[in-house]
Parts: sequence; structure tokens; C-alpha cells
Amino acid sequence: MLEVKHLSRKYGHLVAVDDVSFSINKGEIVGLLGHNGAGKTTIMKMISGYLEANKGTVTVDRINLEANPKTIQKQLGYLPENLPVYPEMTVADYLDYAADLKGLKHNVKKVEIKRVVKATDLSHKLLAPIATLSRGLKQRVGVAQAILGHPKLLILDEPTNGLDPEQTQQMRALIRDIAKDATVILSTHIMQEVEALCSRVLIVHGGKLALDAELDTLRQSNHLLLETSLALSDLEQVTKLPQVVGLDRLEAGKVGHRYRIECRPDSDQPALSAQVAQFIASQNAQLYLLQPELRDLETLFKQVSTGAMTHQEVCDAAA
Ligand SMILES: Nc1ncnc2c1ncn2[C@@H]1O[C@H](COP(=O)(O)OP(=O)(O)OP(=O)(O)O)[C@@H](O)[C@H]1O
Repeated sequence: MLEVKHLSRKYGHLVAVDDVSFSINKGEIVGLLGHNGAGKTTIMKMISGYLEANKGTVTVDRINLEANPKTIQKQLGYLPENLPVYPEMTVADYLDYAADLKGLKHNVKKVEIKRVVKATDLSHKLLAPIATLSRGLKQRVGVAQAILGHPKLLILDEPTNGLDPEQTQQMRALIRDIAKDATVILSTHIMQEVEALCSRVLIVHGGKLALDAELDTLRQSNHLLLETSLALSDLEQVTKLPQVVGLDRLEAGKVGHRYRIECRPDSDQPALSAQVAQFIASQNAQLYLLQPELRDLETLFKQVSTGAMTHQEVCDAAA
């Protein structure tokens, strides 16, 4: 759906975005992460056509952005980091103006404004001047204008920035809903946001794409967690199973002894789990817990965003 190839952008001598390539399919919600100044906003501005790239191409459904900016922009919704909403305008007037900018005409315009007002739950504020709205409501106005005209591609820069926990939950539900019909890229500093919404993550570091991976793949590890009544000395047989590399005792679990089993990289974890469970049953011992150990994404993201871990190292660890 969206294809970005070798995108680069300089500000004077500063290389803000350096040879970034990725593609995103329809229906995906992809998180764009990185420290302050990593290049996220510059990437989003180039994809949305607000900023020219020095090099590289952006295509949406195989249509080139540079050659057909108007066609692409009609299919695109953009929520910038700093909302350019006009404080003196009412919500209704602003959405009418935004619909005109998107080229929506007459009846379609009316229907679309109704739809986005309902989706963002703004009907009670239609006649309120934007200046009088809370941060959360202003953010919803920003999202409402972004989803006018059913964009195929939605780009959201820090969509929950400054929202309280309840508003954040509402905004996430709204984004999930929108993603049923669109491709969504969202930039955020908040790991929980990525975990709550995204199926995939792109991490930018120093203008370069440092990681492009599915969250499920990143979460996987080569370890099983085991909690049982058996002591370490009773588990020798487990360490001898062909798919097991090693076994470590962890701090005591809630009810029994807790262990981490390191499996071979190519191991079949469900089959191995069954063997371990069978062994424990054969010893008439208690099995309290046996599950794959999930990697801590927050630590992983920090390592990649600071350059402490490379894409290859992350993939090797997840293999
Ligand atoms: N208009 C500009 N003129 C000069 N330098 C700029 C301009 N806009 C951004 N930069 C620089 O380009 C680099 C990338 O900035 P960008 O805003 O894309 O990063 P970001 O990842 O979105 O950061 P943040 O999380 O703080 O919003 C930074 O070093 C920034 O200072």
C-alpha cells in the first residue's frame, strides 16, 4: 500500500533522514519510534507531502507522490504534532474548511463531517470556538479533520500527546476503529501505546531506520519459564532433553521453585513444553507454570533507539 524507498532529507548540513526504506500493507498499524530529533516528524512530513525529500520516493497504491501530489493527498489524513487548528473558528467551521481543503463537495462533505463528528464524539462541541476546548478535545478535532474523506493512509504524530488516561483510551479505541479501513502510521514516545495499538514497529536512530519488525516476533525468546515443586537437582532429565540448551534457577516463584529453560533456536516450544510437563507429572510433582518467556519490549526499544543494539542483533535474538 505505502512504499517508501531510499528517503533522505537534509536541513542545511544536518542529515535529518538518511536513506530510509520500508513498506506498509493495508490495515496495519505501524509505530514509528525514536528519541527526540531522531527524524520521525521529518519522515512523516515527507510521506504526507508537506516536505520535499532530497532523495527517494514515496508511493501509495503504486502512485508516486512527487508526480501526483494532489491524488495522494486526497487519500491521506495527517495529524501533525502541533495542531494547526484555528483558535477563533468553531469546530463546525473548521471541519467545513478542512473538508473544502480535501476537495469534498456538497452532499459528500455534509455526510463526511457528520461521520467524523460522530466518530470523534464531538457533536456537543460543534459550535464551540476551538480556543475554548481542552487539549483532549482539540486533539479529537485534529483527528476528525485527519479522517475526513476516508483516507487510505493515516499519519498520526503523537496522537495521545497531553491526553489524560481516559481520553487516551478513547483515542486508542478510535485509532483501532479507523485502522479497520486504513493503514495507520503513528509516531509516539510511549511504549505502552505501541504495545496497545501496533502490530509492527519502525525505530529511527540518527535519521536511519534502525529496526523494522513485527511485535510478535520481537516478543519471542528462546526461553520457557517453569514453576514447579521440584528442586533443581530433580530436573537433570529436563536438561538432557535434546531441545534444551540449559536450565537456570530464578528467584523463588509464588508457590514453587522457578526456572528458566533455554531452548535451541530451532526448537518446537509447544512440543518441548509437553515433554517437560510429562516429566513433571511422571515425578508426581506439581506444575504451577510453564510458558514461553516474552521479551521486555521497553528495554529492547531503548537499546535500539540508543544504537546499543542493531537490527541484526535483535533479529538474531528473536530467531
Ligand atoms: N526546520 C528545520 N530546520 C532545521 N533543522 C530541523 C528542522 N526540523 C527538524 N530539524 C532537525 O532535524 C532532526 C530531526 O528532527 P525531527 O523533528 O524529524 O525529529 P523527531 O524524531 O520528530 O523529534 P521529536 O520526537 O522531538 O519530535 C533534528 O536534529 C532536528 O533538530
